[in-house]
Amino acid sequence: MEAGELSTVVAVDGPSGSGKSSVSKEVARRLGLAYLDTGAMYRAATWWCLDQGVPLADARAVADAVRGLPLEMGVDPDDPTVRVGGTDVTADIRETRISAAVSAVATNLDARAELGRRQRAAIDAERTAGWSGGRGVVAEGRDITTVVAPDADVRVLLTASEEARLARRARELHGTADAAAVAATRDQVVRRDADDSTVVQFQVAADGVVTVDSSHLDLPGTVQAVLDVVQRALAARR
Ligand SMILES: Nc1ncnc2c1ncn2[C@@H]1O[C@H](COP(=O)(O)OP(=O)(O)O)[C@@H](O)[C@H]1O
Ligand SMILES: Nc1ccn([C@H]2C[C@H](O)[C@@H](COP(=O)(O)OP(=O)(O)O)O2)c(=O)n1
Repeated sequence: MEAGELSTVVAVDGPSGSGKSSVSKEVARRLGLAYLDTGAMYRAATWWCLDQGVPLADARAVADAVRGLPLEMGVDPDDPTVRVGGTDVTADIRETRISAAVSAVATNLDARAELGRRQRAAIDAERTAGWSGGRGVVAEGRDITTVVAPDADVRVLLTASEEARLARRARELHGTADAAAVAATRDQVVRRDADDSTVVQFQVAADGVVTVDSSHLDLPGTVQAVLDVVQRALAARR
């Protein structure tokens, strides 16, 4: 980084299937920033609890397990990785058994406090050094604009209609968005967002957070819309 150049922190929140991961990854690539997938941290914590035989209904046991979670996040947007206790779980944490169970960790307030601390530390590391060499980070999740990094330089709420989000997830998981595929996807999108909404507000933009509605945009169009928000915010900062 050039001397005197500012680092950039971009925070992106939104519901399941709004495009947070794919859009944030591409925005990070284009801007040379690190990419932090905070949802993957909740998924990794869930994988760890299941691996260790921790009963997800026991809130105290879950919180203890999360405090001891041996987690390493790889923040290269070209190859984001998740390792737990040295095991690469990047693919395993996307399995349906994790998607179905992750809200037990996401609704545990002690687990949230612990993962929030680690997320803030990862973001702070990228502001000064880290993988990006101090250029900064795009961090995405449900409470990044509001709780984890409310002081981010750019804050975006990425939304899309429930219909669009269900169709995208169905295509991703089943290769089609026909009625059966959408029905099979509903638990992972609608039920999970309803459960998660009991502890975090990610359906309505907080003050100072810019909403990007991707319902009628394709992926490149959504990336461009977010890049435009970043450019405007950085121009205002200069
Ligand atoms: N604007 C968009 N238009 C069409 N498909 C999209 C768009 N944004 C994302 N997708 C696709 O929808 C799926 C879910 O996107 P993802 O980035 O995983 O969302 P999230 O991280 O918010 O759950 C992926 O298959 C992705 O390629
Ligand atoms: N900052 C965050 C990020 C994710 N979560 C929760 C919400 C989800 O149920 C899980 C997994 O998040 P993830 O972004 O991977 O979920 P999607 O499948 O992309 O919708 O973690 C959260 O509570 N707070």
